[in-house]
Amino acid sequence: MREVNFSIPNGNKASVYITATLYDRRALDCTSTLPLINSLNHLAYLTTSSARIRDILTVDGGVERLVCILKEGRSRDEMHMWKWNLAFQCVVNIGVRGTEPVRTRVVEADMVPVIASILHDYTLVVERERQKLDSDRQRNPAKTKTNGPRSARLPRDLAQEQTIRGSFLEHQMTNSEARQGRRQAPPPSLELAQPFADRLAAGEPSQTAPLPPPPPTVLTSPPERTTFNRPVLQHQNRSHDSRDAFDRDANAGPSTGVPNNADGFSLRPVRDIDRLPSMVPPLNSAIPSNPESPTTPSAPPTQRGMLSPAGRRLRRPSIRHQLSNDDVHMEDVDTIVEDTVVEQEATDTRDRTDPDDGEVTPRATTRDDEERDPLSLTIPGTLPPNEDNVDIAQQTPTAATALESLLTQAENEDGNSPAVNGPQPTASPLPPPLNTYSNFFLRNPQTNSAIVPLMPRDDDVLMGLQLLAYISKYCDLRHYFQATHLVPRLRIDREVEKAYGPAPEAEPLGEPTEDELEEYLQPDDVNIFPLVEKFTVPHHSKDMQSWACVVMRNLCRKDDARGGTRQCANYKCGKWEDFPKQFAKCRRCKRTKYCSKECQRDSWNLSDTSADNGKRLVDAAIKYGFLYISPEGTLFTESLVQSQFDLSKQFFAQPISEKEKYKIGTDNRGFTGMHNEILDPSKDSKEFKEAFNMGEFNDDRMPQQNMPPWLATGENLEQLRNFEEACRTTCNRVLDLIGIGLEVEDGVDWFSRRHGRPSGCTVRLLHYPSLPEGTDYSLDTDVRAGAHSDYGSITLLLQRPSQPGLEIHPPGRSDIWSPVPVFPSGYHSTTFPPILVNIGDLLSYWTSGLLRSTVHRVIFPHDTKAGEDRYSIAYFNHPLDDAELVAVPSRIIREHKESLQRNGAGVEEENEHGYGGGMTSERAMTAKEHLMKRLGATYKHRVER
Ligand SMILES: O=C(O)CCC(=O)C(=O)O
Ligand SMILES: [Fe+2]
Repeated sequence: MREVNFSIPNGNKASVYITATLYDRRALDCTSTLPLINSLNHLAYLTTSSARIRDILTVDGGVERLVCILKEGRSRDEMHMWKWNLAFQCVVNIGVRGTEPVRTRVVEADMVPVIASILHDYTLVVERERQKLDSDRQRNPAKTKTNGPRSARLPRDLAQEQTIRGSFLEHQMTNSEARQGRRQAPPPSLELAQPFADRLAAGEPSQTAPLPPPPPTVLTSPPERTTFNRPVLQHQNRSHDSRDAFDRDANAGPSTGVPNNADGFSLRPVRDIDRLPSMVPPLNSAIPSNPESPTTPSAPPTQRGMLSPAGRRLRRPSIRHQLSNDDVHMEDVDTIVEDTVVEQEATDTRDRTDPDDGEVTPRATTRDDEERDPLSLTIPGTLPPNEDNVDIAQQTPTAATALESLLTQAENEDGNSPAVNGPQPTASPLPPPLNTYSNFFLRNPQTNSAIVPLMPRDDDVLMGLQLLAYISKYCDLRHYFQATHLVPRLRIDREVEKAYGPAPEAEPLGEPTEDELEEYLQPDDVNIFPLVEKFTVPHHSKDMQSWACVVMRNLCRKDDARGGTRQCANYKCGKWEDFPKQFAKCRRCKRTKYCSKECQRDSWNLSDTSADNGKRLVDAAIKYGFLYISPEGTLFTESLVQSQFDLSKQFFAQPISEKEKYKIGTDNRGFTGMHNEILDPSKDSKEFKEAFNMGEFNDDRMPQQNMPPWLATGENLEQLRNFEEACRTTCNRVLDLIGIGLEVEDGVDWFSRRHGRPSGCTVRLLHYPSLPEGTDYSLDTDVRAGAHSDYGSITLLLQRPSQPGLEIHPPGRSDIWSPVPVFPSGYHSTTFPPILVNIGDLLSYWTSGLLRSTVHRVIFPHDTKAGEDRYSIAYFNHPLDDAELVAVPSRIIREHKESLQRNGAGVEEENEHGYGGGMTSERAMTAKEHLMKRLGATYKHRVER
């Protein structure tokens, strides 16, 4: 009997493959996953150890091919995942370790959208997890309250997780030493982990050839987790399009062999003729890094891409996206294989001493490194009208209009922040505990398990940021970072929606259209810098923060090719200086430069939870107790706020008899009518306002008070819930920023952890009617709301565009009032005002008076007696009822208390810090006791019905 006349070749080998001693470009075109993994595994080693291989990969289309593999997206299939990880690692190796021309080629090969997509996906999950956590806290405060500091638990979880997940980093990225000098050992021939091998072997015609035993070390990371399913697409890899036939000759060059090199490295060197223009060293300075060349895949940004039928830019696939088979003439093949045998280089000095490395290696973050913006960006400071007032942006004296003064007080002529009450917290180094807020969303054991496999790994983010740090420093490449797009097949928006439900206030995502899946149809409307900035915050790992900070610093680099000018640090603006040193530098960080005050303000919003922002917020809270935040980065949308005001109008339009059915009780919930409340008992004045207090909803999101049925049902109820959620989550963000700014040692979520249910949180609808003709109103004594400070931790105030009236005492001046405009000068919207945040008594008390609970009031407009009705909505944020007002573990607070004691100061003067005073003893009052005490004072003077 004849034996079967076939045998199984070594299961891991393709006919053309890459090993530790052989590089063959065609191996990357392999369509079979396993052999490709094998080749990529070795390529990961080669790209680490050999500058020549990196060089060659940029001329033979290897980089583009790798990018194509990445753009195909990831699938749940473990092997695909493994392949993706390896390809990613190879590109990162090339970009991080390569020379400037090599890095340029990595950018030109369109790697930036891949990184943007990774960062986008990761932050998407972070955001949803954070929202989930916020609402869990709200629903189940006991859990979040008693579990101790979450942030203290998490690093352990992280450590465990990292041992499982960190192999890529261990392999390549964990320390800069390894990056800069140490050569990794060549990988052993990749063998399959047994389960994969078994699976793969199942159904094979012959099981007789035993698989070799597993190697002692496997340097690449097996897929430690799976990813989401993606449709298998025929044309997902544009490298398989053969539409760029005109480029074939250009690619054929590198495929020819050359004899052994004198340095003992038998790989042929790259000839200049084979290089892309951006790679030719002598020409490099003279030509842009993205020349218009038939051999260059991407044209400069202005011309980049052809127009699609829809008029959008077609992102032309790289010529090197083609299979190398297309590029290589068959007669060359033998020679290529023979001549691309490489021996391991004995030394590669470029790997060890990359002159560029020093420039981008992140330093330990110090306070000086933190970029800070002047307080004037967002903070309605106040200034007595008789004081000189200098506009810092224009450096010219301005009329001391209240509006201007509110925005300019924060910095003096020199741009230095004026002295603040209490110690300047800016002089201290960043404390390590900031990092213990590490990724609390993602490493929370309750993290949606369905989503964990979907999101990029921490390692992917870290590698992406690291690569960006190395490539973003080249100013002529900056447009690639400021105008990029997301790769449709890498995006996980729909999977995230499935796992978490539709995003609040967002339309559910339907099935993707064909256009949405076509990468070349995506507009270049994504700026990578805002994405990166999200990783500068303390709740990401220290490494992520460091690399992200390097990238952000690169944004502010001066461009020598433009005569040493810099770009406005507001990435939405992007304006360049007309001449060096035109834009004023932030006096505090000595680094950031903005073209205008507007840009400074615009670039600050709540989604930026960096230490810098926390510091600025705390500075404002110390000095003014009031600040604006932009609704961007919160759950507030213009329509949500508008509909809440509509409900408010509807409520107050009811006859008084109807409203009085919901009269306020001692629980502080319900309706309070005209002249009923006296906020400033020291004055014999009437208050022309009515209000409706809505306390927090219960676990089923139902009101816990008597409410008009039309308001507490159906869409209106849903709307109230959404509004309340926006308020609560915004407050938690602000509290976290305060935790960051105060460098709280027990986790920066120290304050927000102490908020949840049950609490005294209240949404208050306010109506200040216009005065009827012939009223007995007295301009001198009567007000809409008397002077008071708020009782809780923080208050959010939402106002309507044409309805001003709020006034505050400026710092140290309890004898005068300064108006707080609805829109600060230069604000970007005229219809959707920013949210005003003010510090309440409780937070002032909690921080020993360091944060200022500012006295404020609402007056009738001076210009007209009657004015128009004023509607406003306040959200009074309170801690958990039984949260103890114990000392905040913060060096800044401790120092403040010490300085108070040194100066013999007790409780601050009432008018300086509201009526709550400062906590000077350690006695622990609960939040509820504090609230009752404060409400008691008000109720005492209140006319009870
Ligand atoms: O209506 C306003 O603008 C302020 C209201 C206020 O301060 C309060 O209700 O505590
Ligand atoms: Fe208030």
